[in-house]
Amino acid sequence: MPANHQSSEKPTALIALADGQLFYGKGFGATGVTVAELVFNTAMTGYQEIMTDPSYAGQVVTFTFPHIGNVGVNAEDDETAEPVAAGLVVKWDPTDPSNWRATDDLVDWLEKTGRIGVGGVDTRRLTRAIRQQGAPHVAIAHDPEGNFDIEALVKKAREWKGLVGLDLAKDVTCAQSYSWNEKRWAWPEGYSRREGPGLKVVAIDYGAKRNILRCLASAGCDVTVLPASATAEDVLALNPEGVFLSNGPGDPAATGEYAVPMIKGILDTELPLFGICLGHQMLALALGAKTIKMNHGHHGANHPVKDLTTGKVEITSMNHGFTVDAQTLPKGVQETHVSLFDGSNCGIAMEGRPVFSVQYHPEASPGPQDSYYLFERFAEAMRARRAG
Ligand SMILES: NC(=O)CC[C@H](N)C(=O)O
Repeated sequence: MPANHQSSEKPTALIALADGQLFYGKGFGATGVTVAELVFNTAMTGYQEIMTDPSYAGQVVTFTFPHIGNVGVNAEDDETAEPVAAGLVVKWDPTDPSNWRATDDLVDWLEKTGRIGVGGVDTRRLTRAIRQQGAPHVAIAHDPEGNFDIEALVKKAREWKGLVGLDLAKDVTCAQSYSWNEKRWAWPEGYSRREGPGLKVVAIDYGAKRNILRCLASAGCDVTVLPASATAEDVLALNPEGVFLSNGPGDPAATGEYAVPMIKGILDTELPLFGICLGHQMLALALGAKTIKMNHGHHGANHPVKDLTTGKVEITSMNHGFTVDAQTLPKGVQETHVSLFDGSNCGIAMEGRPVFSVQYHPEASPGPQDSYYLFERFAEAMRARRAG
């Protein structure tokens, strides 16, 4: 029995890293094999929002928090219709749910939605491996009989091409355009609808989290969501007062192949433009900057970011494995925010124009709401334009 397995029972799950390292555990949820990039997330809440965040397509998430499962799951907290992350790794068996909002538990939910869970893993050791070698390619397997073809699994992990050069936005975007008019969740009324006509925003869905759309609605926007393949003509035909670029999975450079021409078309107008995460990276690409793959990325809910325009520090929610190379920002584009963990770029703005974006998640879900002001800033820019 490998030293990293924590129980005397026969392991029913295995994580095989491309370099041959093996982590045995106890399988739950769906059975089978999944190949993906392995990342770790340090958030203490929001495992459901993380698993359903479309930006996690192609990634298995190791949770460093020990009580995953403690609030169960419920349909209202889904960031999209079902889990998108390829799998989940935890140290302890999922905690039984204890929450009045829970309608299901994590294990059942993973099984129903076809996602593999691996428990009983030394997640500290695994996290160290992720930090040391950069987010590794892995094959995770769950077999109730505990039969694993180790060589085949390592080979699968080794042969997987990875996220660099991979456009995944096209897989997770909406099939058709739709209107969003739900407001944010608030105690005690839950989700509510916005009343009255608002600011007309077109949001491009590269894998948009629902809470981003809710935050836009809360800030006073009537949001029409368009698929990732929308052209500048499609967007402008709706006569928007502002354009929003969503988060999403995969390599921004690959998605940029079709997104960048659209964004350039919008930049030729005077419209306010706001981007989050993948949207931020693609705005940067459209402005002429470059993006690079990070070692193990940023995935958590307590990342400090400094707003260079005010000197204020915000605690942010993050989920990204690529980053904008600030050295490549052209003249006229300002770096507005930086990560206080590693100095990487966290925000940009065009000088003198209401065009800005951030690498982190002002919509939280999960995480702190320090950066909600960015939605208000976007709305203000549209109101100012209305006022002439
Ligand atoms: N949350 C996101 O939008 C992620 C953006 C991009 N896929 C990255 O990993 O960097």
